[in-house]
Amino acid sequence: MTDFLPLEHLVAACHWIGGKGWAPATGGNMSVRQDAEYCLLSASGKDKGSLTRDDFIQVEIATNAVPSGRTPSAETGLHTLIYRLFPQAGAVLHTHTVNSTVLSRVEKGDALLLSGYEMQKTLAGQQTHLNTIAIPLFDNDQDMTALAQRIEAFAAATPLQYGFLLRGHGLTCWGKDVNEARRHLEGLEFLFECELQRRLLEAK
Ligand SMILES: CSC[C@@H](O)[C@@H](O)C(=O)COP(=O)(O)O
Ligand SMILES: [Zn+2]
Repeated sequence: MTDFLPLEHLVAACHWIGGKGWAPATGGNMSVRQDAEYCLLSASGKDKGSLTRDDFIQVEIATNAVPSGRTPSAETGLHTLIYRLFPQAGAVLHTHTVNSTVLSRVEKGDALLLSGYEMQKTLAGQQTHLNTIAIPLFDNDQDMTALAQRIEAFAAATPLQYGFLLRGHGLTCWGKDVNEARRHLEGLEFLFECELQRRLLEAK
């Protein structure tokens, strides 16, 4: 892989995610946009906390085609969907945290609603804790084509922003570049932790 600074940023983000314990036991996947046509996606089945730049595989955004014949993430179709929906998206991060896994099961609706938190302002364009942010929540599916189609159909009616949750699975979020995707990931994870604790305490 030739010099490509965003990939350096993504590798650093993967190590940071690994250090946080947010991609346990090979869970999670990460990608960065190369240009309008291609992205670089993490190889399938690797420990995402110790990836190197050689572990990223070029994938065609429009078709999911892999010129090298290597095997990128099983969840490639969700990354390329985000790049297709949002030409301005520069990086996508998918993590498996305890908070996102548990909260996405406890919440039975089709969105996780967040309001009243100052940290909502970590999300691009948010300027007040008074807004209600809806993070869409989709039932998990091992059929990635079907899952991507379901998310795409939802997005046609309700544009996605920041990220979405897969029930019992984890968070997929993005940003205009790796730094913004990292901020969205860290901000959302903070909000999930707060929301889980709030629900636990208020249930008593
Ligand atoms: C380790 S089980 C989780 C996988 O099924 C999947 O959800 C995941 O996030 C990692 O898959 P991968 O193909 O390595 O990108
Ligand atoms: Zn996953």
